Amino acid sequence: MKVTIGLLGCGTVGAGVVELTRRRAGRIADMTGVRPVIKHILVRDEQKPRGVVLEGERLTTRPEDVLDDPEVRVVIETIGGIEPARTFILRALRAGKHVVTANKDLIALHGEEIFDAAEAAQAEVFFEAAVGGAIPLIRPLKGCLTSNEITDLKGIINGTTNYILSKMTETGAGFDEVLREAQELGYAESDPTSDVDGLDAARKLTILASIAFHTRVRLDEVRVHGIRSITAADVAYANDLGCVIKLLAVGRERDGALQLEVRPTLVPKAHPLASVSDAFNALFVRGDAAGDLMFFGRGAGSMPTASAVVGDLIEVMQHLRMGITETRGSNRLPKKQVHANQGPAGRYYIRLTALDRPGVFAKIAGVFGQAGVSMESVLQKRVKGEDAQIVIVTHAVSQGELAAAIQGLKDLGSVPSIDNVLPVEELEGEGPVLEDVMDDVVRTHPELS
Ligand SMILES: NC(=O)C1=CN([C@@H]2O[C@H](COP(=O)(O)OP(=O)(O)OC[C@H]3O[C@@H](n4cnc5c(N)ncnc54)[C@H](OP(=O)(O)O)[C@@H]3O)[C@@H](O)[C@H]2O)C=CC1
Ligand SMILES: N[C@@H](CC=O)C(=O)O
Ligand code: NA
Repeated sequence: MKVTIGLLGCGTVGAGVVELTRRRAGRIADMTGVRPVIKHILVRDEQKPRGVVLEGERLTTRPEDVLDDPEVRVVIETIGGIEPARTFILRALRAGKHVVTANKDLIALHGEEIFDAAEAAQAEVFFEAAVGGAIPLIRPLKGCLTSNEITDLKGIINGTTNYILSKMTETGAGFDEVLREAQELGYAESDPTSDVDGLDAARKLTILASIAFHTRVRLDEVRVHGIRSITAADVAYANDLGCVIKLLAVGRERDGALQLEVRPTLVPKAHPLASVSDAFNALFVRGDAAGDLMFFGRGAGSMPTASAVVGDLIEVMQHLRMGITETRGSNRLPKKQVHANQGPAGRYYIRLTALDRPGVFAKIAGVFGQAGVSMESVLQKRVKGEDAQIVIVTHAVSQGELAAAIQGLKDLGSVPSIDNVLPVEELEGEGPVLEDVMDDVVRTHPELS
């Protein structure tokens, strides 16, 4: 027996899906009793060279060839963007076809509509590739970890910005220079807006948070800051402070309310997320029963993304064989409150330009004191013209205290600009350090000392 598949799109991901489905067809048949056969592939331009040599698959530019073919049981969408992908997926679902997609934009923005359509048609929608590419994230959160109350998600879920920040750290180059180089090498898209402005990570966080926190999160509930404001000076100061700068996507649940944020953050070099370099992705998850978990791997690329898509396809085929349908959206779950403007208390890095005159630093210290903000460290190394560049790291402060300190600095005539304000990630709670574990071992087994 075979299962006929229609593929929408044959670009980076689609070509990988054709290749991997073909490579694994025998094993899939052994596992599921049915053989996957890709019959049609929808593209825009049939003459364009493809990243895979097509064999029995038929290229078409007519969506109806795929969507109206009753033989097609599963539609794999790798077109990307909102339209026409949304219309095609809804049409496929309404015709009772199961859908596998890699499209995070669509799931983040129109997930509710898509899961409603799937439920109405008793069809399935799988989207493991949409977040973290090859890294299994959606299925572990929906399945293996559902017995937990997840309290924290924290991750690097955009490869382009991680590549740019890693190169800035390695080479000391500025953002524009590294972005140009990343575009020339094909790491960053010609329009890198949604990556560098944090939107891609925000869309992925919307999906992860909806699943992990058992609710439906809207994209506009995520506070988003991109990496365009990060300069070579910030990267160098971060290094002086024992940190690297990473674009972190953070979701927390505290007392039934969520905090959701994508933000460049100073991460101590000893933190597990600090060593996630280049285009790699990683996600830290904390559950009340499982404890702390880290997922790491390739978040993009033809075969890594195909790995997740074909994994989903195999699950759909297993369900077809068993005669079951899982409709697993978050639509029926209660809506949780999201605190739009209240991040947690934490340490902050503040880089500012101040007039290099006697008494100015005392005034700055006075502003911090009045706002109730205690300073943990101060650097004044690099000088811009006649002005001084000062970097202050605060002790843990509330958002209100931070805002008061920033306003106080703005009101001072002697601080021409506040150049960047970034959170500083804590090391506590990310797991025991080796020295502590060794101390414990020696305490319990003195004979080993
Ligand atoms: N690239 C990656 O590493 C990752 C991508 N994703 C997601 O996977 C999806 C696909 O990405 P990717 O493969 O990189 O995209 P590409 O741009 O490489 O491929 C898109 C494909 O869709 C086809 N297509 C586009 N518009 C239409 C249309 N209107 N009608 C018919 N066909 C169309 C294109 O046809 P033609 O070739 O003729 O132009 C092309 O084959 C996106 O949702 C993306 O976010 C997720 C994780 C990682
Ligand atoms: N643009 C994305 C690709 C995968 O979703 C990224 O840079 O991570
Ligand atoms: Na994934």
